[in-house]
Amino acid sequence: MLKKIITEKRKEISKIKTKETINELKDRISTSDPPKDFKEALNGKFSIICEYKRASPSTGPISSKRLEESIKSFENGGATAISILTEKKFFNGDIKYLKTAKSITNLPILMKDFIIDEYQIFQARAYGASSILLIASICPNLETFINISKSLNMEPLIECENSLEIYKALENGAEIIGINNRNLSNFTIDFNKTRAFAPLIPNEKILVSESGVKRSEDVKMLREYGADAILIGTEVMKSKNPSDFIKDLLIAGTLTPKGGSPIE
Ligand SMILES: O=C(O)c1ccccc1NCC(=O)[C@H](O)[C@H](O)COP(=O)(O)O
Repeated sequence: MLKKIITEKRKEISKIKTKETINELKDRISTSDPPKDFKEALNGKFSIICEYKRASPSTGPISSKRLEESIKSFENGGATAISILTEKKFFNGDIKYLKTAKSITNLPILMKDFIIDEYQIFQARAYGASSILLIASICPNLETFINISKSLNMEPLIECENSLEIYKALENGAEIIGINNRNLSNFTIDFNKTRAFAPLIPNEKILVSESGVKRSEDVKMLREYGADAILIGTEVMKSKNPSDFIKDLLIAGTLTPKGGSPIE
């Protein structure tokens, strides 16, 4: 699936680059406000990142809720940050959602996409993102991409699949590490991925456990494994009362002492 997504992404980027050049993006960035500090928002407490996710390869259509409605409910529930899936073909997202989100919320906004070209980092910032997701396994040059993101005042979230990727991310200055509980080939969810890799992430860094959270018990478990934050999309989008749902998850995460024992 990831291969298919990347093939489409390449085609999409080569088209977009001709419509809006990188220099045009840079011009827009030069006159824009600095983004919200994503790391600072997540630091020192248990946090929930809520994702605006309309569809996905693993679930199909998820929700047709409007962005504005979802963001308001995420805020009311106590979300620390908003993630927005901007990928079009497989997730029914849109880069323009970033702009709309920025105009209606003060929370940091994470651009969730499949970043394979430096152009996309500038695009994220120009459209209002405060952070980007870099998936280590598909990123052509992690060091450069992390540096560009930081130079634009966006602390990136680096998604790692194995210990080598975690070491590489840390070596290249990553402050926020994501462990995706979803296997991106067969879509199975396994929280043991968070449990296995949490000890490799030093205490002063932020560990975001991504995907598969359905209930408070899941949050409790991930917190016990060492998560500083969780990233939730499908269930919060499907929920009839997202604010109350988020509040319950937040209570579970906040009342559970952080476990895991990072290697010194
Ligand atoms: O969600 C998918 O089906 C998916 C398929 C292929 C690549 C990535 C995919 N998801 C990206 C994500 O990381 C999730 O959207 C995010 O962690 C939220 O997960 P969930 O709460 O399980 O919707």
